[in-house]
Amino acid sequence: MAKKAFKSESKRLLDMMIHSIYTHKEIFLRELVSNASDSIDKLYYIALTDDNITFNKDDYYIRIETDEKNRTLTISDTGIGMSKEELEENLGTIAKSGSFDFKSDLEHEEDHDIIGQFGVGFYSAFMVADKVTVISKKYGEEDAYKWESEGADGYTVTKSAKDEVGTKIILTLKSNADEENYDEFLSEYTIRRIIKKYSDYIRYPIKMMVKKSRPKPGTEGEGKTPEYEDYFEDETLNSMVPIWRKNKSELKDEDYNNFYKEKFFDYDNPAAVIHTSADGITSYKALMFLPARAPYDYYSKDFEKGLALYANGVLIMDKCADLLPDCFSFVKGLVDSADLSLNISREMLQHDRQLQIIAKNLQKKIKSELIKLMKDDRETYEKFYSGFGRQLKFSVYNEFGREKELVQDLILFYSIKEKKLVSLKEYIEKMPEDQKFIYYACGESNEKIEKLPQTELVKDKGYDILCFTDDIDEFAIKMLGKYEEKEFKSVSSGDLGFETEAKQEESEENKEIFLFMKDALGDKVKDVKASTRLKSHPVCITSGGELSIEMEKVLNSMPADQKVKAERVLEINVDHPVFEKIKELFASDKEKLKKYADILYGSALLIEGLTVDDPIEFSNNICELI
Ligand SMILES: Nc1ncnc2c1ncn2[C@@H]1O[C@H](COP(=O)(O)OP(=O)(O)OP(=O)(O)O)[C@@H](O)[C@H]1O
Repeated sequence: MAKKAFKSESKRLLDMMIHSIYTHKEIFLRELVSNASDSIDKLYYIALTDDNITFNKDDYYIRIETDEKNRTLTISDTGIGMSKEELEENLGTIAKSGSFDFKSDLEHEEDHDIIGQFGVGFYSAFMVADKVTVISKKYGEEDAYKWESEGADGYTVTKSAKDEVGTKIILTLKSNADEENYDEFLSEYTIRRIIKKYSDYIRYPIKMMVKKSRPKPGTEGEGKTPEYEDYFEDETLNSMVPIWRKNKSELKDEDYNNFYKEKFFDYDNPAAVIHTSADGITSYKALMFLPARAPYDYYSKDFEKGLALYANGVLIMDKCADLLPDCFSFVKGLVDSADLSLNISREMLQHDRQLQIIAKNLQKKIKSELIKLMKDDRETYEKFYSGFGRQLKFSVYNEFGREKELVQDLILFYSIKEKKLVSLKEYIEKMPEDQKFIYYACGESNEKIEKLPQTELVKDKGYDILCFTDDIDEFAIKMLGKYEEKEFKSVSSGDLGFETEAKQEESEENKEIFLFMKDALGDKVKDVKASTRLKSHPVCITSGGELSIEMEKVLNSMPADQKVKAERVLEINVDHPVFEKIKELFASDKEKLKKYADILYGSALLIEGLTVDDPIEFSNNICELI
């Protein structure tokens, strides 16, 4: 029988498994048991939804067998099985090519990362076995087939014999090596331990014949020393109670963490766990996790949000997107409800009232848990926020602010006064009584913003300023409009919203000077005027219209045919010695003043993090003056 080659991606994953130095090889058993359980789910589901089939619950189980002599470990299930085509399709091709793309990007990283982060599935068997045989009979079909492979050089599929529907996977374990003892996977003790650790909640019995000891009949009794004999008994190794159905009091942090890491392929513990239930018109149990950091594909289009959905313990959907709003797309978890019909289709689910109620409740719960985390464990919240803050801010803005109510209390910005991240609520609570607006300034980094000339006067008033360093920040805040009736105001906006001390009078002469400078600068600026906000700096740029300079930067960094331009106003500090010079030149050397205007405008642009339009002219002008 000629061998068939694995698809190239599969071959690479397989190679990785075969040569894996991953220390937790035992997870192969979790993966195979989980596949077995999924396959029984599929058959169980057919049975539940088809009146023509009667089933006996005892017929659904997973069995583990060991054979020390032949060094084989067998995992069989009474699930739906695989046809010949499915054996080829499912085991010859890696399903999750997405995870594999990631691996190719990080080719040099240790395999720890990929194995820890993804469910590597069936191929993980090759971490411990040098030969894998799969014998399967599909539900509704006559024939059984055998898939066999000794590694990356290919596999065969041949006709085989099997009475019952289901799948049997036989692993021929690798020989022991210096540091690896594969024999341990034949030991009852190890198998028990691995099953308890990873697969305790699997809802079908995982059975194994275990060796027990009992006194020989007739050897017991007074004055006798009992003799013992070995016997075998079928035992169910797992408790079968899903963790979300257990009482919170029965569960330790470790239980939640283990479950999370195994089910959602993370190698960090979650930042928070939300285990909640409701009884009444709608009843459900939900177990949700807030990851501590963003998965690699979180900000890519490949990321799929959603919670697993169970109807009374039966998995009906792996990722039900309708259960999570976009703003909380990072939440992982599951919902189990007795009120959902098993027959429900994806399309029907969208309109299911029960599901909508559950989704609404969960939204509220996630929000309140996040607020609690922010208050009670700020360090963890900020760690979480460093991964998902962007998403939260984006959600304020996205879809015309549809989800802004849900997220506005969760976003944080760096405060110039507090020198740390603060929420909008915390900002407002510390506002002096006379402060009417929430002030913010945009820039590349907090440090750069703190040095911006535009912040001087606001700081002087004793008002705090929030630093907007993310592209999305100002857009989000524009969408929000107000927070608790307080409007947002940029320190660069034309009107700062408070009375400023009367600066040198706007004399006719000054007006003439500014007009001259404006003409000299041409269409670069909309206006040149005396500043009310500058104290020690000579100049700054502010925006005249709705579009701020920061927004201009962001929009122009995106691919588009048309570039936008914010209206620029050059503000001049009339109390600065520079202005004396300007006046002098206006009277004596207007040509020179034109050059000064250009230099001042250029400096203001540079402070703002923009580039000067003509760097050569700018530099020439400076050199000439020097
Ligand atoms: N015991 C089994 N019975 C029936 N089908 C199976 C069994 N084991 C594997 N399969 C099929 O092979 C496919 C590939 O399995 P594999 O474990 O590689 O990926 P997966 O289960 O889809 O993903 P993951 O393990 O990450 O959840 C499965 O989706 C399933 O269709």
